[in-house]
Amino acid sequence: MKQVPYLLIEGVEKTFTRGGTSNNVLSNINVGIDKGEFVSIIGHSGCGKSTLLNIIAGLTPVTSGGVLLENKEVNAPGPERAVVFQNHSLLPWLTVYDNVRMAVDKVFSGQKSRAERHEWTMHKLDLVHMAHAKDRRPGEISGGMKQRVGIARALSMEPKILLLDEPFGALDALTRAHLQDSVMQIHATLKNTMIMITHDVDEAVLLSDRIIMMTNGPSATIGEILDVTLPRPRKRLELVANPTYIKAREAVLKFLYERHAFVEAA
Ligand SMILES: Nc1ncnc2c1ncn2[C@@H]1O[C@H](COP(=O)(O)OP(=O)(O)OP(=O)(O)O)[C@@H](O)[C@H]1O
Repeated sequence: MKQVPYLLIEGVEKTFTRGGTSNNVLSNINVGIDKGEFVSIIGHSGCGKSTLLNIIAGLTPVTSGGVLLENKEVNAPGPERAVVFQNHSLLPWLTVYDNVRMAVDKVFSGQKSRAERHEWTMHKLDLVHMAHAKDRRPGEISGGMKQRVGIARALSMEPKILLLDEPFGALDALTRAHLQDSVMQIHATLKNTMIMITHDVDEAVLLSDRIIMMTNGPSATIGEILDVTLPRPRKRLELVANPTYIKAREAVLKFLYERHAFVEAA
C-alpha cells in the first residue's frame, strides 16, 4: 500500500468570489511533502503563493480538494502550523521576550511549569541569536532582528510545519544572508518541515530540498518541482561555482523567464 505523505495537498482549487465576480486563483494543486523537508514555492507576483500557504496554515478555506497533515484534515489554524509573515507582526508594546513568551504561554500553559516556559522562551531566543535583546521592544530593534523574533515566536509553538511567507523580503541583502544562514542552522538542528515562499532564485536553491515552481495565474498550478540535490551543510560561497547549484539556478530561471514569463496586465 502506498504511504500517505506527511503533508498531502490534494486537488486543491481556490476561487475567490466577490460582488458577483469569481477569480479562480489556484487549480488542481497536488503535492506531497515529507517530514523534515525544506520546500520553497516560487512564482510570479499574484500567482497564488500566499493563498496556497494560507490554505496550508488553515487561514483560507479551499474551494475544493484538501490538505492532510499526518492524515488529518487541515481546516483551521493551529500551533502545529506556525506562520512567519514578511512583516514581523510583533506586538509593539511588548518586549522581545514577552512577544515570544505570550505564544509559549498560549500553547504550553497546561503542560509546562512557569520555569519551564521561561527556559523554553529563552532557548528559542537563543536559537535565533536574540537572547541579548530580550528586554527591548520591537521599535528599538532592526528589521532583521524583528524577523528573528518572529521566527523564534513561531518556533516556540513547536510547530510540525513552519510556514514562511517571504520572511526575508523586506530586508537588505546582508541581513537577508545572515537570516538565511540562521534558518539553515535551525532546520539542521530541529529537523522540522519548512515551507517558504520566496521571489529569490538563489535563496530558493540555497535553502531547499525541493522547489515548487508555480505557473502564472489565473488558475495557477504547479508547473514543475525541482529537486535540489546539493549536500548539507551548504555554504553560500562554496556553492557559487558548484555545477549542481548553477544547474538548479538555471532551471528555475528558465522556468520563470522563458517558459512562464510574466506578462503585465494591460
Ligand atoms: N482574500 C482575498 N479575496 C479576494 N481575492 C484574493 C484574496 N486573497 C488573494 N486574492 C487574489 O488571489 C490572487 C493571488 O494572490 P496571492 O497573494 O496568493 O499571490 P502571490 O503569488 O502570493 O503574490 P505576491 O508574490 O505578489 O505576494 C491575486 O489575484 C489576489 O488578488
